[in-house]
Amino acid sequence: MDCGPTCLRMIAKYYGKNIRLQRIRDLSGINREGVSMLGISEAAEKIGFRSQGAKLTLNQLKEIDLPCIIHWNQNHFVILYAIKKDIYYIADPGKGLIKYTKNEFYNSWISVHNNGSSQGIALMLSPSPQFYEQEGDKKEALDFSFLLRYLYKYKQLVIQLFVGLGIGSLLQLIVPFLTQSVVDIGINTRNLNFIYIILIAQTMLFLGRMSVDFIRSWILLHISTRVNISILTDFLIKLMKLPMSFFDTKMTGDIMQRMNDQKRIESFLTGSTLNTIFSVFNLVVFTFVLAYYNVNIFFIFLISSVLYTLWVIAFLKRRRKLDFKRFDISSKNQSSIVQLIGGMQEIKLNNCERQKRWEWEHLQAGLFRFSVKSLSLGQIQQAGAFFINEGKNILITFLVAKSVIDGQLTLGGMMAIQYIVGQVNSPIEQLLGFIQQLQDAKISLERLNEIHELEDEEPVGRNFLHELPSQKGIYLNNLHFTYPGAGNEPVLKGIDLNIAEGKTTAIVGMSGSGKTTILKLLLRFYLPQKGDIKIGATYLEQLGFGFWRNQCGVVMQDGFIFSDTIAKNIAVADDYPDISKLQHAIKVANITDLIDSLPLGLNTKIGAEGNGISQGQKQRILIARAVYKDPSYIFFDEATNALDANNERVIMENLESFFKGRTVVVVAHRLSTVKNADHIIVLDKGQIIEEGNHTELTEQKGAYFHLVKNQLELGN
Ligand SMILES: Nc1ncnc2c1ncn2[C@@H]1O[C@H](COP(=O)(O)OP(=O)(O)OP(=O)(O)O)[C@@H](O)[C@H]1O
Repeated sequence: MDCGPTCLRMIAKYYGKNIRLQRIRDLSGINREGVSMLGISEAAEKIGFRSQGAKLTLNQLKEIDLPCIIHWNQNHFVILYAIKKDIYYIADPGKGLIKYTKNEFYNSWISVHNNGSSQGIALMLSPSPQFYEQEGDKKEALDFSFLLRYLYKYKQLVIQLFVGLGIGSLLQLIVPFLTQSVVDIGINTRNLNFIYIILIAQTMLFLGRMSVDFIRSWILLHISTRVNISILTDFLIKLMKLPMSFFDTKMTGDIMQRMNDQKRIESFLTGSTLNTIFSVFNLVVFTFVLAYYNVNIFFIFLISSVLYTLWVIAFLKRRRKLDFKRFDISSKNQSSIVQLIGGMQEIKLNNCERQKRWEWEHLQAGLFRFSVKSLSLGQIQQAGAFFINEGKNILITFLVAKSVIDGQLTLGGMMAIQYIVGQVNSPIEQLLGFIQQLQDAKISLERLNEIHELEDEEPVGRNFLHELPSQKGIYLNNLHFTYPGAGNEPVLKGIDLNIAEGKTTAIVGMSGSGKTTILKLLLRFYLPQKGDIKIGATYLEQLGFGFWRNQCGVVMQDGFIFSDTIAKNIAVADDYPDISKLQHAIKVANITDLIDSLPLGLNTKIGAEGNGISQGQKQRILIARAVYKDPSYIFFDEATNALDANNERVIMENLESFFKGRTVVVVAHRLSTVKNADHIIVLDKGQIIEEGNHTELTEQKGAYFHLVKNQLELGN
């Protein structure tokens, strides 16, 4: 999904500038489906490239300056960076550097056949002076100081851990000397009592180490769980501060996978890290003890350890690439499961169980292919590591045995060396796991950081007003808006509108004319590209986001019912709902009958894990939620369209008195909802084409009249 922006980032890097992926994603107007060639070219121009997209034949492609971005298999973007003797050199964001023969390249690139010539799509990019003038972004490095900040709170415990480590290692250090004395003194002098004493000492040592280990595990569990919860909480806090447009571009699976990935940071913290730190400490100490016993063996050990580490490091880049692939497939997998469960009704209605299951299976096949690649990479790495390690062991055994035969070493010395080699082997093996876990944790941190780096809806440091002006009418002035995403058509084109204070304004218009979009801009889910919105004399953007939304009671078309009691669904923001406000809201929204009919009344659970409710009931609960808030501004988007005529009449009557003195905007198709509005505007293709009240507009016999004609004839 990120292939387009990644290609552009790679090309910017090629010309010497580091540009953050997120910046390119934002500039290219990425959405859930990814990004288009137009989006990449727009982003490229914004960062200072001259760009030209073209359909080219293979021969024409050889003439242009490389690198360029090309459309691949009609679903992917890659970089073509060289063509030599009919070999095409590709940098694929998903697979790395790959060479293709002319035929292979042709099959993946060519997408159009035009007047007998076959063409593919390429985006040529050359840096303009503006590209070099601007500053690149700082590297997206998220170092472990991020984790250290979380650990700092537990510094006492961390110190205790390190003390434990020291004691454990010291205890362990004594063991080889005890072993040697058993053989060299105890056995040689046939002194069984000495051996008893040494064995008792050894048992005490083991008991001591075991206790230290146990305590260490408890401390670790304590620290890691808390750190883990803090990291996830911070992630959620951040997520909730992000603008709505972020959720337009991210798939649910992507966000879920980022949170799942967090487990890797936890297991890094709890699992191998501290153990490895301890082991490396042991490793260093024992290596010196080894040097004390035998310098040759020490050097063999040293060289093989360096080799081993280099071998492990050599695989890190490929592991990283595979991990990004894994993330991509796993998040798609998550999204697909969420969709399958959420869309079960439509799946059954359209008998598309098989298609949907196949789509899911297709993803599983992708996951399997990934697992195969990942396993084989892991095995190659393991095999090499095994050879280096075992080769070293065999060589050391040979040398030690030879030294004993030659009389240079006692039998006890040999046993001590074998013990030490055994002791240092395990940290070396742990190192492999550690380096990998470190890399995993780092990648996961980077992914969390990608979110942490995004700008909040309400950035800290900017001062917002937390008070409404005395004049509270809303003024939309020459408002223009296009949804983020390349190639999107403008939705609002120069809207001028006065929403009078304390009055009801209705917006009507054909489906897709931009009615909901006006509400979304009023709620500041998006920023208009041109024009402004004012509340009295204050620009809307000067008001705090939270403060402003607090003043608004909103029912959107896709309002959400939480899996909770009816009372908590109405008073969502209150820990303890106010009973009198609750009763008022229930009365206005006409849900008294429904609540009375339920055995648990207001405490009945509804939503995903509770009682099912009808669309009309859902709308009434959403209206009650807006009423409970007792707001100054009310925005209703088709809030009563699922209600029966009776219910609607009662609610509209109730709302009429509730609306008094409040500034109300209702979007509706139903005449019954809009006809009493003080002001009605008719929207068509993002422009206001008529405005007035019901009588004026019906007399005009224009667009409004035609929109509601059928309902008028029916005498509604
Ligand atoms: N998140 C989005 N990204 C891109 N385009 C969008 C998005 N949301 C809406 N649009 C487009 O904006 C246009 C206006 O949508 P809007 O929801 O404002 O229409 P509407 O008048 O409220 O329609 P309806 O009466 O059907 O609810 C539509 O063409 C729609 O496709």
